[in-house]
Amino acid sequence: MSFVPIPAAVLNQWVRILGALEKKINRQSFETWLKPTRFSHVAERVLYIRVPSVEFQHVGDRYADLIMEAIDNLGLDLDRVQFEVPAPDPNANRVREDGGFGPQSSHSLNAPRSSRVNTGAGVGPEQSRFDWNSAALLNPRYQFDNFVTGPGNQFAYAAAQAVAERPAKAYNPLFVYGGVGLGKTHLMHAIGHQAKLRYPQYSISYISGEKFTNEMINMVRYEKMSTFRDKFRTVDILLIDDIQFLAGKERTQEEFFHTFNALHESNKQVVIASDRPPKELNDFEERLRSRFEWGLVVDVQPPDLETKVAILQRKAEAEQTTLPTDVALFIAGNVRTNVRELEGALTRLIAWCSMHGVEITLPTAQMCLKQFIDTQVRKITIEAIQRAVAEQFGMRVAELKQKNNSRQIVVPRQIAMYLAKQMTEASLPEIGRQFGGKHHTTVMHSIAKIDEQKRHDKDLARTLSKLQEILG
Ligand SMILES: Nc1ncnc2c1ncn2[C@@H]1O[C@H](COP(=O)(O)OP(=O)(O)OP(=O)(O)O)[C@@H](O)[C@H]1O
Repeated sequence: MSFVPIPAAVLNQWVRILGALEKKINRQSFETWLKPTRFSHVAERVLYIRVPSVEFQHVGDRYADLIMEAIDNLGLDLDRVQFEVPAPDPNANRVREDGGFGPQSSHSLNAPRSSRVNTGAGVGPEQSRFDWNSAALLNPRYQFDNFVTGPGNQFAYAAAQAVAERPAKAYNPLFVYGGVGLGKTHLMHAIGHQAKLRYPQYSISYISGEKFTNEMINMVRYEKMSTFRDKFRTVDILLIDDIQFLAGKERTQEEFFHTFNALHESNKQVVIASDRPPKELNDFEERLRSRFEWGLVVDVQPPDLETKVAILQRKAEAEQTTLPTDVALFIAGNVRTNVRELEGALTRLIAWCSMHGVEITLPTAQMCLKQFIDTQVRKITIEAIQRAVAEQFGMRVAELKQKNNSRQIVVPRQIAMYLAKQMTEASLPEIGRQFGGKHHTTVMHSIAKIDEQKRHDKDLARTLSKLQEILG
């Protein structure tokens, strides 16, 4: 058997990308999610990366922006990165490539954040070039029975359960909204799991607003709109997450409008999640906004202290760890609202204690989480940055978000975007969204521009440090 060695330069591409990512994300996430990945091969300017198990299916999605950024910064000759997930257990519940569950598809693909970073398995070049496969495995961790309820989410939970039990009969559509990391995605996946148990023959599709948009753009490009339409208009349950991403995207909204009508008219269930209520979905057509209110609109509020403690205890149990109540109270009292951050604090504590071979106690928690909690306290938001920049330049925050490209507006906006990237953990698409729906490439360009300019423009450098000081 002949052995063809992989050229070092090719192998190194992923090593170099990992090197860049390591500097941008926290150590624990890097060690957990990226370090176990392996270079597979390169074909037609697509870099194929192997991940060890299906739990890694979201890696491509989660780090898409950073990976793209690294590819661009390193000047690598690649169009895309494709993550290969090993074939899952054929009996496991999963969503089919065409939107349904079941054994028809040999492998399931994750919904990529962008058309350039994709997670999947066994995808031929023809398929991957179109990048149309949006179906995602529902996350097995997001179930109703591990969703902790409290006053802030009880109603949303009950509504989600009703929809899973009686799709298209209880509330249609179900519109769930709320702040970051409060469990909207968890509830959507739970609906998918529960409905599948009750109605095994149903085809269920989960997709993010961003992915819906990207797929549509690709399908238009490749003149495959009928495939796109068939795919979404023939499911029994459509779960669409982060609908706010469609703001200002007229063509996508038009398409979604028809998808919605087709499903609703044929008595199929639609569930929508958003970071704000329908009325506040600016840059949305009125006919869509009003349809979102046809069924039931429920919000998810931040958890109170007791719910936070219960969430922590439940997560600790799942990790087979004992969490003393005083430690749970300490974490719950210091991590403000976001459940994702609550989980992050606990994961960090468990990892730290197991690494140092010590018990979880209040003093260890205080020591180990000190930095984490300090960062929480100092957490800077994009809104705060926008306010500071607007004040500095004597303008209104709304002007930073307008589609006005005069120099008086463009420069402050670029500065605010630059600071948002430096001082928050927001992704490029998220920054774009908060600046009136700008495309992530516009954000990337703005950041690069300020980064470049500040090197030789002393006034700009001074303004930046002043703003950083005000905000920091
Ligand atoms: N009530 C809850 N009980 C248990 N876990 C929860 C609860 N709420 C949120 N979580 C967990 O917190 C994490 C973040 O939740 P999720 O991704 O569903 O939030 P989200 O509202 O969709 O956030 P985003 O707006 O950022 O998309 C998940 O791991 C989820 O399992």
